[in-house]
Amino acid sequence: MSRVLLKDVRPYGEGEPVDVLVDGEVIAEIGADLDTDADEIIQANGAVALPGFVDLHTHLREPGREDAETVETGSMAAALGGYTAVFAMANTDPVADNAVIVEHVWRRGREVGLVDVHPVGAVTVGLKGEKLAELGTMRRSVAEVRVFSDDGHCVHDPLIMRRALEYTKSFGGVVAQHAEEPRLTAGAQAHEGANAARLGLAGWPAPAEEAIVARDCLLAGHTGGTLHICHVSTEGTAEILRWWKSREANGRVSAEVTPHHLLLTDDRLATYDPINKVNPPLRTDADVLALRQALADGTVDCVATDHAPHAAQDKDCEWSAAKPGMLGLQTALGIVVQTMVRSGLLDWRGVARVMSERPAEIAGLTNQGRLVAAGEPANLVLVDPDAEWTVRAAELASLGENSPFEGMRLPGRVVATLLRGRITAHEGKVTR
Ligand SMILES: NC(=O)N[C@@H](CC(=O)O)C(=O)O
Ligand SMILES: [Zn+2]
Ligand SMILES: [Zn+2]
Repeated sequence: MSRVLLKDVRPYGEGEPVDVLVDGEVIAEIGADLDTDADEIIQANGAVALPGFVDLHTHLREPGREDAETVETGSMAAALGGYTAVFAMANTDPVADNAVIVEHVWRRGREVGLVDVHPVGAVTVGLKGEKLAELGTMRRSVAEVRVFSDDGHCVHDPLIMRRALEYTKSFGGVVAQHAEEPRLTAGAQAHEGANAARLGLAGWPAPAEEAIVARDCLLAGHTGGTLHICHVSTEGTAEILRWWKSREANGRVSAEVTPHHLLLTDDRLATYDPINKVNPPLRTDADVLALRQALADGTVDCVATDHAPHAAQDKDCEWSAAKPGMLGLQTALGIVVQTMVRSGLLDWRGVARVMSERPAEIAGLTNQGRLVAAGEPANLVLVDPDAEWTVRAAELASLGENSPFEGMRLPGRVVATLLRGRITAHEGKVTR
């Protein structure tokens, strides 16, 4: 068993720097000037130590679109971004709607070994929204699937949604909903507002999201099932969640917000560059501010990247032909530091909560999102809070290069990531 000494770290950015000794897979000791014969030493120079990040919403594109991303390249991006666990969405080709596919993704994740890859199972066969997939079989598979989602598509039929909530309840599963009423978004290209109107782009109205969120909160309450709302994008959705949580404070409804919805607005449409095309679309300033507030006060539980790599030919084309989605894994922390920490809305305990602890709890992971303390699993990220870096999509580990943050300077650099005591990333390089 190897021993790793992390010198001069500040757990949660609090207090004087201390040393953290990792022995095998656990944190053995935390104290001043630990003097040991460690196999590896990381000089952290006062970096903030947090539990490794957990991403509830990642698209790894394997199987089917290995030209956009693979389990391997996505795992590299995750480790470099500070993640120790990711949930791989089911909208692959073939769709992850059965035990064979989820076990394949799970095994590839283990073989690569840089991050725990948890496959998400589809709710309905082929993501078609017509009949439930074999949820129980995926649950009982080696992959032990617990989170189910038709992401990319909304489970729009209320009866199917009800059955999914009822059925997953029987084994402690979660239904993660991509909230988009399809009748209101047929042909939609961008947030329905002045900017889309000026450019002649068909609008994606806020109530298409909000109506489904309200409906599904009511269904979760009625069935006792567990609901997670993917990529919350509007102020109205935050208000509905706030109302629901004040009424039914039982933790059966949770929600995530993406980094891009915390920072970018539909002002970006002016360039007509499909790099900014994403689903749900970039909204308004008022939405962005409301989402930051909702994340700070716990109305929105966590940050999830919705990392959605695409091949160049699917992005370098006219707006309406381009696929929606943006890279997220390596830029998430920087955006959260910029929008939430520098603005004073979250401290580092708060960052640990929204990027690690809550997502781990929502997905039922017991070995992630734990305290930075002796005896705990050594899933850790070290962050230099002051170091800034410039985003260069071509230099990110993902195969796709569709980052809307190209050229931006972001604060908060990942110094190192440790998965069960093993260094998976250090100084911008994957280690294995
Ligand atoms: N977010 C996106 O714009 N795209 C996602 C699907 C999704 O998350 O809905 C994708 O798979 O590319
Ligand atoms: Zn989605
Ligand atoms: Zn997605």
